[in-house]
Amino acid sequence: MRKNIVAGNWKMNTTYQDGLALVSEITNMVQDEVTGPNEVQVVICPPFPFLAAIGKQLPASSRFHLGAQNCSQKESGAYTGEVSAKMLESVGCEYVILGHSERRQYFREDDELLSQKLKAVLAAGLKPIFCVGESLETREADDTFTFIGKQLQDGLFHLSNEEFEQVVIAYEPIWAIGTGKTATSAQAQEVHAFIREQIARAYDAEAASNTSILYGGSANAQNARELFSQPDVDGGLIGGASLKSRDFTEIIKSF
Ligand SMILES: O=C[C@H](O)COP(=O)(O)O
Repeated sequence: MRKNIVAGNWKMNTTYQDGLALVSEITNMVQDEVTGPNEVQVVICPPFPFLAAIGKQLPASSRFHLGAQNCSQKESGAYTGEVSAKMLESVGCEYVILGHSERRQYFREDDELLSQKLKAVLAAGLKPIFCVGESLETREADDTFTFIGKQLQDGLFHLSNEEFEQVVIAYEPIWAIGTGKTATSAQAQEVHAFIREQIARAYDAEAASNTSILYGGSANAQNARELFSQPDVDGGLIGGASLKSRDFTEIIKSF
């Protein structure tokens, strides 16, 4: 079912101690300030080594959830340095970010690998937050829709209807990530509507209307309200601003 979600992707930031302090500030502020029938789900995605401890610090409420930033496509075994979906599940993770542009770009994750990772995540009962998004070059060449359509088709739409029900999509224009250059709310809405249309074609109208589609790319306390007011924007995947408790809380309050 479609939910409003604000997910904080800490990327490779914070130490263990700083991470614990940050999550404690966030949970206190959110509990104090976000009252009433606010349906926003908050997903905290810290680095792997802090997952278990941060998971324990999340209040036992249905609002807070733990997420990982990546996971192996392999189930278990001799894969030095890898972390499996089952391991993530065993420390309390519910979500896993997959296909982030930084993974695609710096670690050469392609559609084939991402398809395997998706299967592994779903098999462990976790929910993927599957990222798509175009480069500046692609946008300037007017190829945004073709490019994103292909990312969805090749990377995601091989899933069965039942598998797809677990998926959250994040639209993250690469040119907006960490640049301070946010997509306008109209640009975000246009792509989100396109993604929803593609889901309806690949699955059906119900799947399209039930899928949460998050925006990511320099979202902050100032622009979140405008972005989240768009009919097809169901929340955000927040990088830089998720490392500041006040900013992250304000983003959560922007619904
Ligand atoms: O996963 C988060 C996105 O890459 C956005 O990062 P940012 O908010 O720092 O631009």
